[in-house]
Amino acid sequence: MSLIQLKNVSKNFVEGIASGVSGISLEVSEGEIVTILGESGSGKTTLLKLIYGYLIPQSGEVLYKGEKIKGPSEKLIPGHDEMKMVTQEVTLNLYARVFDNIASQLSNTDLQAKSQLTLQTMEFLRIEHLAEKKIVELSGGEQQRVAIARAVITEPKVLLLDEPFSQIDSILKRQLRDDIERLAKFLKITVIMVSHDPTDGLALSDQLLIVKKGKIVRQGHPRNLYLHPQKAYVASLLGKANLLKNLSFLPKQETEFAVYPHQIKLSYTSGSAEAIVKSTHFSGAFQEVEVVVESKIILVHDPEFTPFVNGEKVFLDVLHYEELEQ
Ligand SMILES: Nc1ncnc2c1ncn2[C@@H]1O[C@H](COP(=O)(O)OP(=O)(O)OP(=O)(O)O)[C@@H](O)[C@H]1O
Repeated sequence: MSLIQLKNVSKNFVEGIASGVSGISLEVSEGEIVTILGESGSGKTTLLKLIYGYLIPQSGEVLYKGEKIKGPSEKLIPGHDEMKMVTQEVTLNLYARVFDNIASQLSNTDLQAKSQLTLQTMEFLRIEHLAEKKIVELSGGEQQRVAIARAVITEPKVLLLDEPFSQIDSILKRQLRDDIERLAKFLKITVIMVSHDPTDGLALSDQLLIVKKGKIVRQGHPRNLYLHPQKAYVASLLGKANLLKNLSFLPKQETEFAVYPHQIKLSYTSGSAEAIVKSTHFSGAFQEVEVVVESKIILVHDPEFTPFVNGEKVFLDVLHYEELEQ
C-alpha cells in the first residue's frame, strides 16, 4: 500500500476563478523522493500544504497510511505527527545557538540522550561546526540545513521541503542533494519537495510531478519524463527544449517536436537545413548558440566552442526529434 495517497484532490482559493489545485491524484511509497516541479503560481506549495494537512481539500481526500489527514479545523496543530514540513520562511530562533535550535525539539527527560542525538543529527547534515553560532550569523543555505536538522531530529517518516535549494549555490546544492538522498536511504524518510529548478528534480527524484495551472500534466520517473516529455510545457521546463513545427527539415509537418539544445549539431560543411548565426554566449561546459532557420530562433549547445560569427551561414543537423502531443 502507498504511504500517501491523494484521490482527486481540489482546493480553490477564490470562487469562480481557478487558483490552487484541481483533480490531483498521486501515490507516494515509503522512502521515495518526490519532486513537484512547475512554473511560479502553478500550485506546488498548495499541493505540499494539502499533503501536510495545513490546508483541507474542497473535494477529494488525502490519505496517510490509509487514513484521512486531519485539517486545521480538526486538529490544534495541523499536520500528521509523523510528517514535518520545512518552509521557506525562517522559523528558527534567530538569537539562539544552532545547537539549541535543534535540541529544543526534544524533551528534557534524558538530557544526555538529547545532547547526543542533537550532535548526531548535526553530523548527519554536516553542520556540527556551526553548533555554537547564532542563527543570525548564518548564511541562507546554512539556515536551511539547520531547519532541516530541526525537522529530522524528531524522526519524521515524511519530510516536506518547500524550495530547499532556493538559497544555495551550486556546491552546497550538491551537498544538500546528497543529504536528502541519505535521509531517504539510511533513515527511510519519504521526501516530498517543491522546486522550480528542473536540475534538482531530475538529479534526485524517484518520482517527478510536473504541475501547471493547478493540475498535474505529467508524472513519472525523471528520465522517462525528460526523454519523452509528450507536452511542450514539460520539454521546456525540463531542458529548455526548442519547440519546432512547420519547418522544412522536420520529419512531419503540422506536428510539433521537442529538440533539446544539445541534440542539434552545427557545421560549416553540411546539414539538413541552412541557418544564420544570431548570437553566441559562453556558458561554461558549452557555448549557447542561437541560430535562425526559416525565421525561427533555435537554441543550440556547442561543446566544441566553434568560433561562430554573428550573421554567418552554417548548417544544422538534428540528432533526435521527440514528437509532442497536439
Ligand atoms: N491563500 C491564498 N489565497 C488566494 N490565492 C492563493 C492562496 N495561496 C495560493 N493562491 C493562488 O493559488 C495558485 C497556486 O499558488 P502556489 O503558492 O501553490 O503556487 P507555487 O507553484 O507554489 O508558486 P511559487 O513557485 O511562486 O511559490 C496561485 O495562483 C496563487 O495566487
